[in-house]
Amino acid sequence: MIFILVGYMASGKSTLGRVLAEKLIYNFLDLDDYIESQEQMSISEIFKTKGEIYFRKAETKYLKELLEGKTNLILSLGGGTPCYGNNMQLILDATNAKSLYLKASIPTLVNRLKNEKGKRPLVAHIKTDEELSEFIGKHLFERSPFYSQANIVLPTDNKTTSEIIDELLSKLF
Ligand SMILES: Nc1ncnc2c1ncn2[C@@H]1O[C@H](COP(=O)(O)OP(=O)(O)OP(=O)(O)O)[C@@H](O)[C@H]1O
Ligand SMILES: O=C(O)C1=C[C@@H](O)[C@@H](O)[C@H](O)C1
Ligand SMILES: [Mg+2]
Repeated sequence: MIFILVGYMASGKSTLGRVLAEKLIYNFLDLDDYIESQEQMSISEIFKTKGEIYFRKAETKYLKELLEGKTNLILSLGGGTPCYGNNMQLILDATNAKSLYLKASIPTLVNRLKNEKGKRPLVAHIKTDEELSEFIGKHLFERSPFYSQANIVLPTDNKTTSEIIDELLSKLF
């Protein structure tokens, strides 16, 4: 089985993915980390030197690579991965895979992202909490229709990682 974690930037995909993999004794892969290692460049550098279109093409290419022939895997995606090209369909069609949407509210995302903007080029330029909140609101309006197609939707506000994992496991098994 492959569990594929989707959700907005800072929704907890990488954090939860690592802990879930430990708990299930599965392998863990993070698509952002995989892109950085394959491209030998940080995501921010890729955006800066090659541009977002290059990044999105690379993202689709590496997503396909990671979905092929793998099992016992937790795969955390980038925040935009399901929302470009045919990626959400690839995720839904992947053999022996279940997708999980970690759904977080705008205030929760603002609180997390305001401290971690540096490594996320799409929000790095945003100055105030109000602007960040407006940006996330508009972005979620565009992106939610993709995230919401996931097999399981899990609201995560005010829950610890271990609470989310317990809830997830009760839904899965
Ligand atoms: N359940 C939680 N409660 C509180 N903080 C959390 C929770 N899950 C994650 N965080 C924190 O939120 C921040 C973002 O988490 P993480 O990097 O896992 O998000 P992500 O979904 O992988 O983001 P991206 O799409 O940008 O890769 C981290 O500082 C992490 O420690
Ligand atoms: O939401 C997005 O579009 C992104 C999220 C990150 O995980 C990275 O994949 C990159 O910064 C783009
Ligand atoms: Mg991540």
